[in-house]
Amino acid sequence: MNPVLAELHDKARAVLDPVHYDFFAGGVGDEVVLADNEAAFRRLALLPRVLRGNGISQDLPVLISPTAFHRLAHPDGELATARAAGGTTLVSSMASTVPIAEVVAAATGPVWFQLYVQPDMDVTEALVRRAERAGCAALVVTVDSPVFGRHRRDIAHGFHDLPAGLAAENMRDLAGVALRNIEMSPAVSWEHLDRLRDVTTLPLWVKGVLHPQDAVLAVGHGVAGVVVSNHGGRQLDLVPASLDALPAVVDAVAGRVPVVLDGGVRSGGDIALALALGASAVGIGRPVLWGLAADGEQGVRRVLDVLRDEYRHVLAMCGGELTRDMVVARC
Ligand SMILES: Cc1cc2nc3c(=O)[nH]c(=O)nc-3n(C[C@H](O)[C@H](O)[C@H](O)COP(=O)(O)O)c2cc1C
Ligand SMILES: CCCCC(=O)C(=O)O
Repeated sequence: MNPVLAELHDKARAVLDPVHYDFFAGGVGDEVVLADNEAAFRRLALLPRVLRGNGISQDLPVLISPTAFHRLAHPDGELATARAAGGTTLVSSMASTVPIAEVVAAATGPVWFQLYVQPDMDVTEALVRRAERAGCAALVVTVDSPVFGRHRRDIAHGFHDLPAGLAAENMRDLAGVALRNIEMSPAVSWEHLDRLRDVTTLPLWVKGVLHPQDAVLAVGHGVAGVVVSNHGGRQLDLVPASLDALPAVVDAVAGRVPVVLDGGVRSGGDIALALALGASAVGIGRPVLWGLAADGEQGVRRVLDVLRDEYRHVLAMCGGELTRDMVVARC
């Protein structure tokens, strides 16, 4: 892991309530997938190309992945994250502790809205309207959560509710209910995605695809992009590391839409490996939370700055282009 990210993680752990630290850090079950997401990057090596004369790209192919409840990490919560994002796309969680309109107002770059389709489609549609009115540029539908993952750390702490004063603000005043709970439903299907397609012209992404056939179905249902993700090891502790699931999805999608990877990205080198395997960009989850908890807006800015700096350096070392033939197993 990049040392700046390690330092921010250590500071976050020191300042956070241990219950909240465990909510952010933890995974599902034995946390096999949580560990494997990072370990998968260590199993691969890159063969740089030389003498390509490509110069150095200024782009940072990174999005901020949606994570819930930023005000548990810092009093400014999602406002600090949004201010720190700069030109980086912020995928704002439906479970944010600041309403989406305020998140977008605080951001200077694009904000996308992450959505759990609610079984009551009127509620879902009202959330979509909220995101549209706020000025979100895309909807990211999380599809890996037919039920909540069982997080043993949270169960051990009895952590089930936000502390007094904090709420999932996007769920306020929907369909005559003061504050709705976010529901996850195994009844959600591709039909719901089609319904969303009918109610909004925003680009629709799906997040949490691992099976290549689902990626093909997603393209068939008109998505703008696919996020290969296992929810940071928080849903099913039997799945592969995100990075290991990436190549088959990239092959199945065959360039028809962009494929983003998240899970375990902790350095510029990790970004380079994911791009070499065909990702268009990566999403960053926990490192943003560690920056936020450690130092608010400044901390999140440092996370993005250090990843940008490191990624550019690695890319220059590799000749400015990343392709799958450059990836080999580390034996
Ligand atoms: C504390 C926490 C909360 C999360 N909340 C959400 C969420 O509200 N919606 C969602 O789609 N994914 C959520 N995720 C998953 C992230 O979007 C992302 O897939 C994952 O964190 C990426 O892995 P990483 O943390 O190793 O970078 C959450 C992850 C964490 C750690
Ligand atoms: C209703 C909040 C869901 C948050 C989430 O997705 C996670 O903690 O992984």
